[in-house]
Amino acid sequence: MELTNIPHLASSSNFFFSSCSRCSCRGRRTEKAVIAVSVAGIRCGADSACSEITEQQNLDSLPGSKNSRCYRRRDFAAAALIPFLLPRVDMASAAESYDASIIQNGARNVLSKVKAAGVLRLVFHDAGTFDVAEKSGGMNGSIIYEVDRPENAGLSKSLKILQKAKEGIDQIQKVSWADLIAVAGAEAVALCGGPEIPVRLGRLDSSIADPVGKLPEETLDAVALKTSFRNKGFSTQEMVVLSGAHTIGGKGFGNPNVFDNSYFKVLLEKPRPTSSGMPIGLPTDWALTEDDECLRWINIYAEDQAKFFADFQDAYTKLVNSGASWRTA
Ligand code: HEM
Ligand SMILES: O=C1O[C@H]([C@@H](O)CO)C(O)=C1O
Repeated sequence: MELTNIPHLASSSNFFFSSCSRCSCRGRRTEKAVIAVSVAGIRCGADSACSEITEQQNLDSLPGSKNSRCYRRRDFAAAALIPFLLPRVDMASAAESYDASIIQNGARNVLSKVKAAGVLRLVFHDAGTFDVAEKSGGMNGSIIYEVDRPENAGLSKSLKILQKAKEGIDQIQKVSWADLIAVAGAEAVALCGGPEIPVRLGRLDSSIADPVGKLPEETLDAVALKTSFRNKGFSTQEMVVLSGAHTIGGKGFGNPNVFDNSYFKVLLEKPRPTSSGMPIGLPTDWALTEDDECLRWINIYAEDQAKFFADFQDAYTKLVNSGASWRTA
């Protein structure tokens, strides 16, 4: 199931929800309030003998009111969120999109442009441990066990930000760390003006840390960087476009809160630019410019932001699906 762009779910002042899959109760918005309904596919309280709501009963006894046993409190809370659903939900299955929107809303509620860079870096530090040959690591939420590692310095802040979102989401629907981090990273990119990236959901969390030493050191040259990313299943082009994530945050590539192709434009500046006497970026950023194949892609993305966005979306999707184990039920 993917988040895709489709017309907003709440298209009018009256929200008609499909009937509950068990007791065919229906509910609708009135001037007084949103009456809690269970979105199609989410079963009513299995423990409650749903009372069939018949036509002649007045509004007070419709689903969600105190004397209706048809809907659980959590549906009421969740249904109250429905009018604020973001437009990017998959209508294919209301029950599933209901989950997706809750995760998206939860992530958005804790994010800001200033927090975006740390959250996007968190994505790479969770997913970037993937090793194709060893079939180990990847987008599995194991970062929560690895945040004290030296290469993850500074990321506990971003994890705490998402912990707040997770507490709220888990009240309604359990979300894995892997899914939440993948969605939050996409929201961070969109919030800073980058592409809106649909994120598949259903990743399972690892219960242990990933092997150490899987993230590329900032001292690597282009050849070593290519090897590091090839071991994760990424091409040189994908490595270059993903490195464009450094366009946001404190590395000095243009506006730290704007996701654009300034990273590539700065890499083409001669001589290497500095800001307040300090060189901009990391050795690995500049190592890319020493390699002809990488330089070709840097030129393409410096020229064409739309292509940068499209290729970043594809590579980000590959990154957050790397090594993931998926929920089957
Ligand atoms: C190519 C290999 C890479 C290396 C060696 C590398 C290394 C680093 C280092 C050392 C920092 C500074 C961390 C700090 O502020 O203490 C950083 C920041 C960052 N990295 Fe990377 N990175 C790489 C690729 C990536 C990728 C693939 C992504 C995301 C898809 C990413 C996202 C970020 C972001 C958003 C920041 C800014 C964080 C902030 O300012 O809070 N990096 N990176
Ligand atoms: O922020 C990072 O630090 C490590 C490495 O550069 C230092 O250990 C890495 O790969 C990052 O993305």
